Amino acid sequence: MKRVTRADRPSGPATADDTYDVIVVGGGPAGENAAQYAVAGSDRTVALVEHELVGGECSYWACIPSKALLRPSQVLATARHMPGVGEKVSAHGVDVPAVLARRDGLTRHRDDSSQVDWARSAGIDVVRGRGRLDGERTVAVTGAHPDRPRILRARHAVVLATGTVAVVPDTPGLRAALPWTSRDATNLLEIPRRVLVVGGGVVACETATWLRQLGVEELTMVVRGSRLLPRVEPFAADLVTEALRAHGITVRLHAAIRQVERPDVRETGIGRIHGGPVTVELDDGTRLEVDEIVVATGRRPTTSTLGLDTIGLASDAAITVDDHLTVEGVDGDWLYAVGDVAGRAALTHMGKYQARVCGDVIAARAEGRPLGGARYRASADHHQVPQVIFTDPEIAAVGRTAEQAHADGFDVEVLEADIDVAGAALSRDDFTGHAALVVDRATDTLVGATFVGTDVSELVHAATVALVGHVPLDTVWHAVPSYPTVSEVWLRLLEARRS
Ligand SMILES: Cc1cc2nc3c(=O)[nH]c(=O)nc-3n(C[C@H](O)[C@H](O)[C@H](O)COP(=O)(O)OP(=O)(O)OC[C@H]3O[C@@H](n4cnc5c(N)ncnc54)[C@H](O)[C@@H]3O)c2cc1C
Ligand SMILES: NC(=O)c1ccc[n+]([C@@H]2O[C@H](COP(=O)([O-])OP(=O)(O)OC[C@H]3O[C@@H](n4cnc5c(N)ncnc54)[C@H](O)[C@@H]3O)[C@@H](O)[C@H]2O)c1
Repeated sequence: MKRVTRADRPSGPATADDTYDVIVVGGGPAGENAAQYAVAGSDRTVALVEHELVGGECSYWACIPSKALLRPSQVLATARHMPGVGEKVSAHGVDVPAVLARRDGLTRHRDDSSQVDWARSAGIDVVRGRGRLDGERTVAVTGAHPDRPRILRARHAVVLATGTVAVVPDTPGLRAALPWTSRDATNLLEIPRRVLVVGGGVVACETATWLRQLGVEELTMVVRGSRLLPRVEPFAADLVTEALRAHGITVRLHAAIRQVERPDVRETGIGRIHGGPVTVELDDGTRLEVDEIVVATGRRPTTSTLGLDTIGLASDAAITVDDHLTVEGVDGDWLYAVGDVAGRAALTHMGKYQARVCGDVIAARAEGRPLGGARYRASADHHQVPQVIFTDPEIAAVGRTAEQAHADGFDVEVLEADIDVAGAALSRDDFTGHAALVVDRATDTLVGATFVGTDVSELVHAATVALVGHVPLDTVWHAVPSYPTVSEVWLRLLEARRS
């Protein structure tokens, strides 16, 4: 079948050929993958509706620029701790303009033309504009002419993949002060001298790490809870907190901002300092003056303008899906949601995983095939989620923490070991780290694993395979780690229960 490509076509009145087999609203990593998998190897047609940049938050504002900012300082630290190399590298940190230039290269200067080319090559029509449900199997796309939406109809499926947006609390004076969100922090063009980071989650910790590495002189984190990173093993969060403090960052726990004043506010654009100094009053009465505030207090799903009310769902409701990624509470198995907006695990790799499952489900239903088999269920969303937090030290974890396992009724044994093996000592003179396996005694299988330390990110996939595969630890004993690699920590962990 010949495809009609309407990429970049301006919005206009509906035409007869505005019917697609599948319509995906939101062109981030989840939406792109759902579109690709729903039509791969078939003659089905698919429209991908995107009102900003194809590639989504991850490519331009989140994962890619943040890791591009973090990696150079990690390389520098590794070089500095290597005798014979450290003496040869600069004592003055990284070359900031070069780091920013590499970041901009990796985010392609926020130009999505290569992603659009990829979409076309995968048989996906990119439709520019804001998509909104307009009744069953119908999406109204608003572009340059808000009064004349283009109406798209779907034969088989509509997939919602609209992600999340940063939340800025309504603390007096905060929104008026135009604080930075993660979009500014990842796309920074200027380095403020004094910064206050509000929040203690992953965005807050990673952001504080690169801001300090890139030259922020005074950095304070204001965290309302009793510790940073409340969803990871406490030993891992503690090591990150110690390291942030050792790098000169002030971490104030049990603290909150009460009021913000910025007399000189300026709309200078993304990544630039948004005006003059900011005075922040904390709830204990302390007053701080900083040059910029970074708000990292979480995100909310982009649902409020999605037209959910036109199909009988509450307009600002969180979307809930079943394991086929089909939206619950909607008749007819035509509406799906994947990625952050589905509220399962707000991580790029999990959104893409859900999208692969969703695309396969749409294809099977379109072809009248049964949904038998593991391929059609997003089972990993349930306590099998891996994540790497790219702080210094890194945290790499999968599944449940010991506390979560206890709460879920497991009788668990926790195996712990310092990452003190030949491979670690060889990779870096100051290598430190710690690891823990959470083992279900009833089945002798993993329900969780956490590694914290220098460069531990690649260790987590072995744990993920063992956990998802329900591999008994007696069998893992025969998975011999190579010498001399950091993976030998697995041997130390398994030895911990023999002694
Ligand atoms: C600073 C930061 C760093 C992160 N780092 C990592 C990391 O290292 N690893 C990791 O796994 N995750 C990371 N994440 C999380 C990751 O960015 C998200 O999980 C991921 O982007 C979710 O993908 P998505 O496709 O669901 O949504 P998004 O990437 O948010 O894409 C949604 C798309 O939908 C579009 N859209 C929204 N509404 C409409 C509409 N009505 N019509 C048309 N288009 C619409 C948006 O413009 C956007 O392009 C990070 C997040 C942040 C904030
Ligand atoms: N490396 C990675 O995988 C990576 C990196 C960044 C973000 N992410 C993901 O992106 C998502 C968003 O991350 P995040 O850090 O923005 O959210 P989060 O929910 O992880 O953390 C938000 C933090 O803000 C605090 N908070 C909330 N409201 C507050 C308020 N009014 N005042 C003060 N503190 C407040 C919370 O207690 C929490 O500590 C998460 O799912 C995260 O896992 C992943």
